[in-house]
Amino acid sequence: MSSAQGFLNDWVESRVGLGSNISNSRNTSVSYNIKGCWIPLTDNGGRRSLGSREEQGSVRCRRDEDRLGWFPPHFDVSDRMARLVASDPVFRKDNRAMLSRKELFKNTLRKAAHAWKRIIELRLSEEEASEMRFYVDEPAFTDLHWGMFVPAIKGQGTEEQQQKWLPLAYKMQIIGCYAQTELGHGSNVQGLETTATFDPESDEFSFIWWPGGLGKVSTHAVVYARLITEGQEHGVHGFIVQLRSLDDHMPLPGITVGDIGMKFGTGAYNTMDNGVLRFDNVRIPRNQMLMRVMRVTREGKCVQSNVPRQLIYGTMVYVRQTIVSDASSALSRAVCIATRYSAVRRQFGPQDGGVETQVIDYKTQQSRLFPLLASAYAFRFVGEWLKWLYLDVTQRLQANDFSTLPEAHACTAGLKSLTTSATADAIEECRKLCGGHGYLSSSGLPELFAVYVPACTYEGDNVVLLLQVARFLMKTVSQLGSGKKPVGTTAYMARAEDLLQSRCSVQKAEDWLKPSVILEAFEARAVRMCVACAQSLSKFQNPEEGFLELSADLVEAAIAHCQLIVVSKFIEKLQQDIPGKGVKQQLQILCYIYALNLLHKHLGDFLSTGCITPKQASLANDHLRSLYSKVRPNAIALVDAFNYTDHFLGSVLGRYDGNVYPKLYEEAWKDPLNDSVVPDGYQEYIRPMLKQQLRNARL
Ligand SMILES: CCCCCCCCCCCCCCCCCCCCCCCC(=O)SCCNC(=O)CCNC(=O)[C@H](O)C(C)(C)COP(=O)(O)OP(=O)(O)OC[C@H]1O[C@@H](n2cnc3c(N)ncnc32)[C@H](O)[C@@H]1OP(=O)(O)O
Ligand SMILES: Cc1cc2nc3c(=O)[nH]c(=O)nc-3n(C[C@H](O)[C@H](O)[C@H](O)COP(=O)(O)OP(=O)(O)OC[C@H]3O[C@@H](n4cnc5c(N)ncnc54)[C@H](O)[C@@H]3O)c2cc1C
Repeated sequence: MSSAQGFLNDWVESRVGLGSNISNSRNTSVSYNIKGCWIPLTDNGGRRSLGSREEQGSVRCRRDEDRLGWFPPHFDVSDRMARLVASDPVFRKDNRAMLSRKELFKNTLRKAAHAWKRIIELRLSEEEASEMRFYVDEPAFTDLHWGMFVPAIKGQGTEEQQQKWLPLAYKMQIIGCYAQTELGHGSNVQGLETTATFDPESDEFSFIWWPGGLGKVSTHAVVYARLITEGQEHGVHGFIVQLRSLDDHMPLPGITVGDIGMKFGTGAYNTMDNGVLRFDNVRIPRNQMLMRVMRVTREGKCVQSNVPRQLIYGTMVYVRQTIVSDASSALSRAVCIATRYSAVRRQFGPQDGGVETQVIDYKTQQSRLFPLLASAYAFRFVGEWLKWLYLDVTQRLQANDFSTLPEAHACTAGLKSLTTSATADAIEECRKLCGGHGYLSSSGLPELFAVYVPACTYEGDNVVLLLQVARFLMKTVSQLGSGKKPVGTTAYMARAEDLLQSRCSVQKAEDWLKPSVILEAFEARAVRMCVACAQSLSKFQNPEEGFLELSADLVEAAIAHCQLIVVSKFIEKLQQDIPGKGVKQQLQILCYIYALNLLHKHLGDFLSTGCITPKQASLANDHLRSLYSKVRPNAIALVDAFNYTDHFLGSVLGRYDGNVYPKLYEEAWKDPLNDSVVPDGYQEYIRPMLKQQLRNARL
């Protein structure tokens, strides 16, 4: 599909091929993809004379390719959608924290319906629609419909099933969710208690089930349940189940469905109707089991296809991959706010009464902020690479090559875990970097945190996912002597013998500026931690018992491996041609900051495995400090390059024009408490108390 073609028609008309469960596949680009441009600016204490980004119209994105040198293909679409959303009154940012749950939810329905209307009217491409969703910035049922329901049918349905269901889903004539988690089981998918029992008499299934899904909107769900036919169990499979009437939206007979109630934070993820669902003898036709992996015949016989059963988990691999890119977006947003505000905010400074120091000039502020800025870029690059990996694995799957599936699973699981944990921590750090004002709702950071933090849990608890990576790594180590060559992200393990012996060559601080030196240190650390775990595991008679006992160390080894992937993809990126004056140099600095800060934070690993000496660690730290000074002059430009509108940022502290204080003051007066000068409750509670004090004083 070309982006010029209509989104709706194209999706409907496109051939529904097996295994093509990446709706964004054609947008995949391994090219550099910063949403924005290189704008060397000096920040003189904050306020710029440019006005807000929305006010600037075409000035805002200053497309001066000769000066800026380089625009990724994605930029145009992203910028256009950002402005479309920012200028549409229906998409205005409500003060979500102030809305009741019902208002909040209805607003989301209104925005989602309007987005869909605009998508059709403007004949937006898939890429454009996806960007629009991003800038609308409100978790909604549509995320699950497009992000999980549709991919589940594409990945796990037969060609016939796809032809039946996908046109309905693409036109949103049915709305679906992904109903897998139960009250008692989430991580343990094989332990799901929902059963789907085949009844050959009537050619139907029956269910008993308790999900996390969509409580108020979905008409359909892909429900995961253990298949039972002829009294035998055949593992967990997906089933398309209609939940509500397409006429009046009432639940169908045997179905009890509702919302699970308020979640963390005010506003935040409460725009989403996570739901509870109970089936009481609900019957669905046999052909509504997604049968690409296994087919159930009319007689109730199970016929396994040549596709590995892990494909049932395929939707999760797809979504985990998208979550990595989303991590970069959430992190860059928080960093943009904290960086701009740090340039505006002044505290302490010269004793001679001169102007106070911008807090961004404090080394402590830089040492907390700039590694987060570097991480935002690092996650963007690793996210792009992961998209490529996913595209590659789906193409292979179509050709019945399943060889790279385990690596794709390990990479998506591990990087989802690493990037979401780091991003959640980083958003909170950005709040602290903004001092007291960071705690105000109007800073945008509290809600960003509340919306973001469940990413550490959904789509696989982060620790559970790292344990999956650890299993993969232990398998790889155990095969080292067998002649099976590790490939892809574990290729470095083929050099395990060398890496176990290697000595870091750094003698002076600048030696840490060699990518090969950094890579080798990270590879050596990962190999040594993995091999140490494998050796400890081998002492256990029962490997599963050993795995449980050593799980904390295994998680550390998995983290080391995932950090190596991010560092190596950043370095690879820099080996490509990157046009634009000074861009590559700045990215190089960020790459070193990312790597050396990790080294500093995980010094225990590097020292205890003997990968580096304490002297080399100290040189790395010296060098890291000097790199902060090199980022400082371009820090504002580096966050402006994300090209976020003030509408999207939703933060008084992160305003493009730096006009923070007057706007904070203005914002305060919008609070409902300030509607009246004397508060409600004065007569009832405050006045009697004051009078009592007065009486006591007179006594
Ligand atoms: C308002 C605007 C409107 C605009 C409208 C339109 C816009 C349209 C634009 C498009 C937008 C798109 C949006 C996308 C956004 C998406 C947002 C999504 C939000 C997410 C919400 C959250 C959803 C959920 O949480 S769903 C539930 C997720 N659940 C989990 O993740 C459960 C976690 N548990 C597991 O994954 C497994 O159970 C596991 C792996 C932990 C253990 O499984 P099991 O017990 O079977 O494992 P093992 O025995 O350990 O493994 C067996 C074997 O299988 C291998 N394996 C495991 N998993 C996988 C896998 N996924 N893939 C491949 N292989 C796997 C494992 O390695 C083992 O292999 P061996 O070789 O045998 O060792
Ligand atoms: C906002 C949100 C949206 C969601 N949306 C959906 C949805 O659309 N569809 C859907 O089906 N589900 C959804 N979920 C559910 C989500 O996928 C699960 O909550 C998630 O997979 C974690 O599973 P759990 O709740 O069973 O956690 P648990 O597995 O119970 O985890 C609890 C603790 O136990 C630890 N733990 C668990 N197993 C192990 C182990 N083997 N070894 C070591 N430690 C372990 C974990 O690390 C964690 O600390 C959503 C959840 C949230 C929060």
